[in-house]
Amino acid sequence: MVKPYIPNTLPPLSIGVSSATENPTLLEKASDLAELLKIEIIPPADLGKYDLLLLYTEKGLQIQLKQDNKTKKPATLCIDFLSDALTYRREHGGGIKQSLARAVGIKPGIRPTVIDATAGLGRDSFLLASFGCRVTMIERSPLLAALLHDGLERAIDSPSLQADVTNRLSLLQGDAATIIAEHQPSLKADTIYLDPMYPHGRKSALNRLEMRLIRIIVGDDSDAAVLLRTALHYAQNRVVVKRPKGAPLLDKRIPSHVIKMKNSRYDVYMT
Ligand SMILES: C[S@@+](CC[C@H](N)C(=O)[O-])C[C@H]1O[C@@H](n2cnc3c(N)ncnc32)[C@H](O)[C@@H]1O
Repeated sequence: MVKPYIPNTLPPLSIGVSSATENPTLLEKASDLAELLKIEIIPPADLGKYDLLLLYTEKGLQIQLKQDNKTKKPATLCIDFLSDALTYRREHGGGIKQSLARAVGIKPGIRPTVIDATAGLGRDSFLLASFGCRVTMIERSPLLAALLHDGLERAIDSPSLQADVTNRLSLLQGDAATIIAEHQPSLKADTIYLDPMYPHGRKSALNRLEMRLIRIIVGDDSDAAVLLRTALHYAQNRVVVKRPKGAPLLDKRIPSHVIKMKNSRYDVYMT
């Protein structure tokens, strides 16, 4: 379920929504999304006039940027939980021994409930759900929340994925600190997971087209320390913060332990 649009979180670009085909179902979805986000629904002839498009295609909802600053070419973002990369990570990434699973507290026979307070493209949430965790995804960008909603719908319809994985995922749109605080005591989780954007754009991350696009859409997440403090207050067992290698701590509090990876680390705060 996607919560109503929050007006101040759309990027300052001309944004429209349309369908890339005459398929009536996709046209209806485009019109519903335009109404939800309070943005224009665009006739196909006018697509070129917009900086950023939300386009319903036969392959799902895509965000299209007219021109990526680095490549000077159009750029596209969509969510595919059944992509080869995610399937590989799910099936061959080390299972519950991989760093993400250990960081959130997965152990043989133990599957913590998780709030992913910075859902983004939902990859971490999806992996955790495929390990058996119940995950509430929260994403404040209405554009990314729309992509997540669409990606989930397609995953639910897919015969190649066990239904219990998608059944364990739910989605809320809005600011996670506000949603978590306002939904007490019903929205509880053993683990609150944070993977905010890193403000001082690391070169390696910005080199990735996907990260440049996300940054254009969501900005810098410069309020991440506030989210950490809220998470520490409400998590039943721990808060996990993903940080780039060498990045300073998100706030003054020292993590209980740290799980290091090649280019990043998980700061784990037991509560
Ligand atoms: C780096 S991305 C997360 C990527 C994600 N872990 C994945 O696996 O795809 C960070 C996301 O967190 C979202 N975000 C940051 N602060 C938030 C907050 N307070 N509430 C909800 N979403 C937030 C941003 O909009 C952005 O989409």
